[in-house]
Amino acid sequence: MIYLHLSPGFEPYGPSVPFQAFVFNGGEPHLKLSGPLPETDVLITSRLNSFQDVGLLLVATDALRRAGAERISLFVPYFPGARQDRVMIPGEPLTVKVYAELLNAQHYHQITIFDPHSDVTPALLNKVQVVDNHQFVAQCLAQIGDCKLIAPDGGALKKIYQLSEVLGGIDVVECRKRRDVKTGALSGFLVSGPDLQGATCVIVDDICDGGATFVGLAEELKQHGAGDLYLVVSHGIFSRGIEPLAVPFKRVFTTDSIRAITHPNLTQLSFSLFLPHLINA
Ligand SMILES: O=P(O)(O)OC[C@H]1O[C@H](OP(=O)(O)OP(=O)(O)O)[C@H](O)[C@@H]1O
Repeated sequence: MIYLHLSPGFEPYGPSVPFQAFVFNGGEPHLKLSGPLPETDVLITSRLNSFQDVGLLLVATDALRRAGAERISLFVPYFPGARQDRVMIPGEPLTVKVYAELLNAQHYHQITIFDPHSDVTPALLNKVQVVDNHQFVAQCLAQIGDCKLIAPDGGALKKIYQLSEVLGGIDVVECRKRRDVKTGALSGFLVSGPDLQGATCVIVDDICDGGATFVGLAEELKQHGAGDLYLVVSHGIFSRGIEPLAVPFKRVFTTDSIRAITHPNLTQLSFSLFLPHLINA
């Protein structure tokens, strides 16, 4: 197998296809393979954070097929649109389906994703392989020590109980988001489960975007007597930066599935660490 790394951060994995990528003045992504393909079995790795990224992936896939690639697999750690996995308000799109259909149409041999937001993403993708967050969270907990796992909402429950079992039965605290029925806006949290008095609490979730979910939940956990708080999220968008999270959380852990970022209160693990098994996929 040979790799085509469309984004930085994947490089340590075997021989890769050299190419030049650039964007035309009008904004259209373009790519040119730098020579003949030495193998017909290719794994493309790419972050898909923008339409530009998706466009580059599609033209790269076409270039590979024209160069003779027979089996093309894809690893996209963060799946775009995964949170828009249901139509909550009439008039909204089902965004995750739009992206899934786009990728299915490329007939990849396999699509591998890391810790998707819900079961909807893998359900929509043909030939999908899901890398769960177990190894990532285990590495974070090794730095934290004894703790309780906090599930921030109902959607996270199934995943967090699986995680707890894999990690030897760590206590789980179930929380639920309260949302305004009309607007869908977050209005608070319900916390239920074991006594939190002085306990180190680790909120585990897939994505941190603006962080309001976690800052709000941290306040609620403190009101229940929680001790040190940590946040562990697979995909760190951090659209409002790390600062708002640095107040309630002793430390934030994430991967570089979205981008590399440095901050004194942040520990970022490379998602590449969780990929070696893919080489033989
Ligand atoms: O950092 P924030 O901006 O607060 O967003 C983070 C939250 O957003 C996502 O859930 P979302 O609320 O979209 O999912 P759900 O409605 O399916 O629970 C994600 O799983 C986090 O819980």
